[in-house]
Amino acid sequence: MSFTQIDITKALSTVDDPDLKRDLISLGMVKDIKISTGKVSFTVVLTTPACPLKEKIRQDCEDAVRQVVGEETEIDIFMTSSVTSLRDNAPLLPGVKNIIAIASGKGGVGKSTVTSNLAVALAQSGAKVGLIDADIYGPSIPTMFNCEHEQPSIKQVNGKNTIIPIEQYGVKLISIGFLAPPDSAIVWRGPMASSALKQFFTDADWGDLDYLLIDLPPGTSDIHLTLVQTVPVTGAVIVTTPQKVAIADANKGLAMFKQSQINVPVLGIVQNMAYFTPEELPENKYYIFGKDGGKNLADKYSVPLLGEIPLVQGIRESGDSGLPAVLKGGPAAEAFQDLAQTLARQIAIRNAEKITYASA
Ligand SMILES: Nc1ncnc2c1ncn2[C@@H]1O[C@H](COP(=O)(O)OP(=O)(O)OP(=O)(O)O)[C@@H](O)[C@H]1O
Repeated sequence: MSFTQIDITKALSTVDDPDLKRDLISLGMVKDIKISTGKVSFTVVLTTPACPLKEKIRQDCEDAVRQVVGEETEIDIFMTSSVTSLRDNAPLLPGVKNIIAIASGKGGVGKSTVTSNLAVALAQSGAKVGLIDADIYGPSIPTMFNCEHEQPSIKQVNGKNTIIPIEQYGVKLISIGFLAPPDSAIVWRGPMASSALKQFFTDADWGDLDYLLIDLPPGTSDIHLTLVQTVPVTGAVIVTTPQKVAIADANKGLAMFKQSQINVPVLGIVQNMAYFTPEELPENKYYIFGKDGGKNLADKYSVPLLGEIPLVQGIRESGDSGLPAVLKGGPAAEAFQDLAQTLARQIAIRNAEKITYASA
């Protein structure tokens, strides 16, 4: 059977990425089509390392190409990934592909717990991840990463003092808590904290990152404004519990991101403490903070519900002991891993809506 590169390209242009709802060729996801005697090979570049559709996409490609090359030809498909970005050539942090703000309306809903586990889960999936703890009222990330007593180092880069983030569990991190002892954090005033946050963008060596997560203070504050005025933010994630008072505040937080002066796309909502589960009886679910509050909020604003995290004693213990729950395995870890996958997909979908791809 004879065929050319054009035939293979045509075949692959019938295969859609199920999330992005466009074909792999016009998305620029197929590279290096090679034909040799009895063999055809090509590379599929997925938009997230933890793509749950990897096997389906691989099989769809094989099926499409098989129709063109017949049964005798060997088909070699290399699956790889490259996280997409709308920040190419950005003046600040050009090596950072996506900047994600994690916010909540109310304090104590588990925003820092979700952020730290998300960061580690994304890193586990093979992504390059950074984390800025900008929560001046309760910078808890150093505790959750067991590096309370560490200090980021300062290095001279091109004659300029540059902050080198700490690295823990595969995540590069800087916390506003490193700059002030935990018990004095409350005296931080907006302008001081805002200039510290700016410095984390302008004077830190983040290198190349797929995702830089920002753990924001609860509610709305100067810090939120500083963030959106300093760097273009890819999107925001809102963490809430299902409880009525938390939802009311999450509503305000979400509305803030949608305001025209802020204008940050909301990637979705995370419902934390969605239900209580005793670790020894994981199939038992008790909806102690109410049910579906996060889902109803997501429906109201037509944004995705990215995931639901149960209230589990182990999650609290892991936060306090400095070893994020996602590293310990079990249902809680899986909930965070699923959440990370869904968020990464949502970012890829958002980016694909805006990126114009060159054909392969
Ligand atoms: N899913 C969960 N299961 C059990 N405990 C949790 C869960 N999520 C958070 N917690 C616990 O709830 C407390 C508050 O969580 P966390 O510090 O993450 O909230 P927060 O929203 O970041 O708070 P703030 O922004 O006000 O500092 C912590 O003790 C944490 O360990």
